Amino acid sequence: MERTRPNILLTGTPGTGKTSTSEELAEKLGFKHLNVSEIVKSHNCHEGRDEEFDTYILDDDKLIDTMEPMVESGGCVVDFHTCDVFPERWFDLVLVLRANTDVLFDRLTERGYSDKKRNENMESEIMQVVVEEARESYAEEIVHEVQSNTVEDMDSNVERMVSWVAAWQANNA
Ligand SMILES: Nc1ncnc2c1ncn2[C@@H]1O[C@H](COP(=O)(O)OP(=O)(O)OP(=O)(O)O)[C@@H](O)[C@H]1O
Repeated sequence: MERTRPNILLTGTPGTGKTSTSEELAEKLGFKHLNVSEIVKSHNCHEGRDEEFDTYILDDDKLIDTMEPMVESGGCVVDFHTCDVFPERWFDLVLVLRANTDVLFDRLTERGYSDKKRNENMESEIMQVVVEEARESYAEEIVHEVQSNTVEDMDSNVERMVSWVAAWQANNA
């Protein structure tokens, strides 16, 4: 698949700031922001709810078929809390957002998560589950882990990605 603009995946534990960062980045770049949780719901890419974990049971094949035409020409910022469902070839850069446990605790509490759901997500962040998943699923050189604790972190992450996209486009012109 030849792309004239890259695709970027922003992943990380819920509450690390994927959606906020993706929105800012997509606006700055004039890229499409694909919020995968929204696509799963709006295109019914699931097989119902997992009540124990309070999430949707993903229909991976349907999700990939639904998203393929959206990403094929590039220029997408894709935002999802897990990253091993997507084909490796879709992405040119994978950013894993990280947050300190006290910061994440406050964000998930503010969101009204149950104690169980908040604890599961905190544990996942502490155990670096998404980082490891990203490293197992994509080439080492395209995976970057960045802090997302403050607004300054977010602005700096966006600036770095804007510079990275400019370099990518110069190299792929
Ligand atoms: N770098 C940051 N600095 C300060 N606040 C932030 C930062 N990133 C996110 N937030 C705040 O934390 C909350 C969660 O952010 P956001 O919804 O972007 O996370 P998310 O990773 O997309 O979560 P989910 O996976 O559940 O969609 C929001 O209230 C947002 O404003």
